[in-house]
Amino acid sequence: MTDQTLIILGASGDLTARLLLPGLGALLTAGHVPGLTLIGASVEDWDDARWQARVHDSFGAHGAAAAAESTGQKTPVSDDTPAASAVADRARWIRTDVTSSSDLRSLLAATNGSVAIFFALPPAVTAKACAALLDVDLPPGTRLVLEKPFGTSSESAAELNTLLARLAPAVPEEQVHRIDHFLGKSTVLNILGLRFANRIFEPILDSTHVESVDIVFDENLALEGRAGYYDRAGALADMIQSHLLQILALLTMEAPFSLAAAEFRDRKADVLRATRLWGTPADSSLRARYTAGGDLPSYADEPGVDPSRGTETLAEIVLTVDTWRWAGVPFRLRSGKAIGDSRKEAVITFKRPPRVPDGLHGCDEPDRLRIGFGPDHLALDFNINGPGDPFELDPISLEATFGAGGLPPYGEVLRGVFEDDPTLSVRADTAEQCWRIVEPVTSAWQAGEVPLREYPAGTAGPSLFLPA
Ligand SMILES: O=P(O)(O)OC[C@H]1O[C@@H](O)[C@H](O)[C@@H](O)[C@@H]1O
Repeated sequence: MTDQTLIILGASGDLTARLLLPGLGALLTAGHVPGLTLIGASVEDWDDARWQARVHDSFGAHGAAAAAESTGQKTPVSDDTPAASAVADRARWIRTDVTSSSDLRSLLAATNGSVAIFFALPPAVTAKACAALLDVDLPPGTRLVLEKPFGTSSESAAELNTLLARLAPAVPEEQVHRIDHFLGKSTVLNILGLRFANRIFEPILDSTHVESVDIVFDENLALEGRAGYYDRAGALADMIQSHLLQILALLTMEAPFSLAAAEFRDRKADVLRATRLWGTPADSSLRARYTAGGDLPSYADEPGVDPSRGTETLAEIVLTVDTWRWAGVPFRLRSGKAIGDSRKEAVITFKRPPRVPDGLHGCDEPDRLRIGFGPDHLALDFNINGPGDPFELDPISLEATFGAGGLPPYGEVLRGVFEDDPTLSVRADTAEQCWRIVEPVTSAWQAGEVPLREYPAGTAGPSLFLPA
């Protein structure tokens, strides 16, 4: 295996410490990329020692989480593993203006083996850093790793993609990894096995049998000090335009011939191209923002928030996937922060049976397949002749709960980067399509056509489709 160097641009930030490094620590612990050289870069005047301490801490955070999960202990140990520790001990800090070609050139001169550059930066700075790379001789095989959001509209995503395309031939599209960590979640990837590795569900996943599909990601978490990013993004861009559309693609795509990158990403792109808003933004979208509730202040009072921006912390949209298989089935996507009951699942609700024989009576619930995204969980709800009166129907649920996958989501997507496999990364055209899908909604919201509603933190929040 060739030597590899990972350069993190924007390495002093929150994303690096909270998600990227713990994922990398897990990957190293699992025996991948031995001998990795890790370089942190940003304008901060840090030194190697300070960066190494940050890396050790974040690798330890992974060890702590893993230990807590396997032993069930409440006070986890915080220790990184020997494989991760060795990388942390050698990690280097190089002070860099990421928008300066000459700084980037010096940075690349310090690398060893094949190089991956992770842009842990806000979208505008990522675009400037990519532009600065045009004047740098990138070593062949260089991979660029971009964090969401990819642009802020289909237009800016297309501009960014055009810029990235100019970095070919050193960096062809297959070496551009647009990260969506939901594609590294074992529960999300399990949709593939659930649909395509058995005969039970796939034949009935179509508009003949399915009434509606809900993809819901409601979190207890509130802003958590992320105003700098979140107040410009909001729930629609932060969760729906990105993560939930990827889930929709996996739920609706046709069976790929193989999971090779080209095949898998083509099938996803097919359905996303066919996806559009169901009706008008006024009746197919909802936006709301939390007010004070429990221990949480109102979103508008959080430090760093500009209340006049009217950023939503809860968004819903209803989509149609306009293909032969799915036309007529509403796909309802929802995500909110500071919601009382956390709920992270896709629910496929089936149509009623065409006819229930006279004499069977009682329960009239529709059948549902529920796919949980954390904790990992699967449930099939349906009606049978339950206990007691044999002609009285009862709902039952077949349930399975399984442990999380071997690697945390960031570890899984980083594995794809180091193994030069873009299967789990978002292709350029798909990134643009995902903006195209939500654009009628963002335009209507900007034009004030859909009111910004409010909900107290810790409550269920309003909904177009969930029971009140
Ligand atoms: O459940 P996970 O893996 O932490 O993902 C949810 C998070 O995903 C991130 O991409 C969003 O920016 C966050 O707002 C969100 O909380």
